[in-house]
Amino acid sequence: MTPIPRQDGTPVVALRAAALSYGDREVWSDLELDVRSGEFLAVLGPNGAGKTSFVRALLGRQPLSAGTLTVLGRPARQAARHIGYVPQQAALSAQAMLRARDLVRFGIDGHRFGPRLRTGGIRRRVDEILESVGASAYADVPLGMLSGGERQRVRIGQALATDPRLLLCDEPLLSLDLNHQRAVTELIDARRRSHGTAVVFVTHEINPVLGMVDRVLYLARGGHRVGTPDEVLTSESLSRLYGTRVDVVRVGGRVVVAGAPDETATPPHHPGRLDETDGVRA
Ligand SMILES: Nc1ncnc2c1ncn2[C@@H]1O[C@H](COP(=O)(O)OP(=O)(O)OP(=O)(O)O)[C@@H](O)[C@H]1O
Repeated sequence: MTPIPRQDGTPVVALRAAALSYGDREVWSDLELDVRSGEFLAVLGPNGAGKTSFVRALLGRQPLSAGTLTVLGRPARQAARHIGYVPQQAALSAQAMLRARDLVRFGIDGHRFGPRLRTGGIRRRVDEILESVGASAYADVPLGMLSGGERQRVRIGQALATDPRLLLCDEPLLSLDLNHQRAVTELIDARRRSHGTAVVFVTHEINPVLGMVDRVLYLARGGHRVGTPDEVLTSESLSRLYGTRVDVVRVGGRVVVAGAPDETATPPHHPGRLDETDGVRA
């Protein structure tokens, strides 16, 4: 596959009049959006607004019902090798016995079209990646014995293993304490600054990433807004989006949203979601 130059002017992600439906249920529509190299886009919105569906579309796993979506100028499926993905809480059971270095290695040679490296080369590359995410100290420890934050570093290492142009993160901070949230977000931010990686970051909690976010895509049933945090996260903008009065206030540099059907500045309880830290040291 032809390498893609970092700064060739092609948006990393381009959506035009894009819509996504499941049967008769339209989740979002009329989405016009370019995400550029090095840009940090936060995707916000209440439960069921279509954030994960947006990520699935970018991964080429969910077709649009209307419009177009390209990643690096080609259909998303054909760009898979250039996308790193940090999924929502993955079930740990199947991976508990794997070592951190095994997971990162899968990130390198799990791609059918990836460059073939000899064993020594792979080992060196795995070591480099673990070092870059600050996980060298537990390279040989089974994932089941790591804390939630340590595991998340390893998962980010796995996602970065192929030096992706686009890093998709689906709620990577869930169940992490504040220190680990900070460490994980700083890691992602450093990467996009050093390598020009575009970041699409789905989150219920904007505050840990507020200082890094260039633009917000705010999805809500019935519409969406795209803009800088200052443009989108205002009482007027969210009240219009939700069709009901919503108050947005800044308190000590934090955004607090009150009155939205599901406030995004406060992480909600996800009763049906598998939490990988259940029963495991977090
Ligand atoms: N495979 C599917 N088939 C049918 N409906 C689906 C499917 N996946 C998601 N949905 C529905 O589409 C809507 C958007 O779901 P999605 O998971 O994208 O929302 P979300 O914003 O990520 O929600 P949450 O914050 O709760 O994770 C929901 O109403 C959901 O029930």
